Amino acid sequence: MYQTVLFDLDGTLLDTIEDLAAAGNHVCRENGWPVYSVEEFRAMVGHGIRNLVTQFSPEAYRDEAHVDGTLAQFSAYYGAHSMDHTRPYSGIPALLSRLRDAGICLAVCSNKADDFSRQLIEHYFPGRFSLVRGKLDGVPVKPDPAVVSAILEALHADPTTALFVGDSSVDIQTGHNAGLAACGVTWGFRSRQSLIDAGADFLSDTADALERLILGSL
Ligand SMILES: O=C(O)COP(=O)(O)O
Repeated sequence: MYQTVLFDLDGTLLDTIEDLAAAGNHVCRENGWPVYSVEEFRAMVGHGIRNLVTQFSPEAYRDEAHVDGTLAQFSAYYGAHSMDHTRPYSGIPALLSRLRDAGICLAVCSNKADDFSRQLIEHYFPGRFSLVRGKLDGVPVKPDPAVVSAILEALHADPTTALFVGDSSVDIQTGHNAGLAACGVTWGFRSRQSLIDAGADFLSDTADALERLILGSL
């Protein structure tokens, strides 16, 4: 039985891509830079917002000082528009309620900035998570396992009965780097094959299948 489940946020719990793309293109337009399609943004997300901003910035604007400024522009817009189009994936709110009712401890582990992660989780899934941890200054991003270890410690959770759930190879690697089993979900931003290639221990195509996996060994 899994006692603790750590969820990735973007592409796993919430479909955030429209709002991330809108914020990115808003910044690109403000700066007179080329814009990108939603699909192009989908490929850029996953390594934190600083990395996203660096990727959509033209080559000449990728130094630290420019990225600091662009990150501030992005964050100002995204902070005001992060819920315009963002929605939970099908079946996720009910899944989270049932897992909580079954006594399973739930946490979020995201590369999204910590304040944005908390705002979104509080808005879409109030009261479902025991702990939400996004990217904090000075803490390395996933797949570094430091954030997972910090979450497990704060929850007094046993890693041998914890599962990491995410939509990208970064999430699978993060789980494995921290010594956890890792389940890839196929409804998110990355392909099924990329999750297989990353060595996912399990794959789930639906929230129901994920529920069976988590509760199945009860
Ligand atoms: O902001 C990102 O890069 C992605 O965040 P995630 O870790 O929730 O997928």
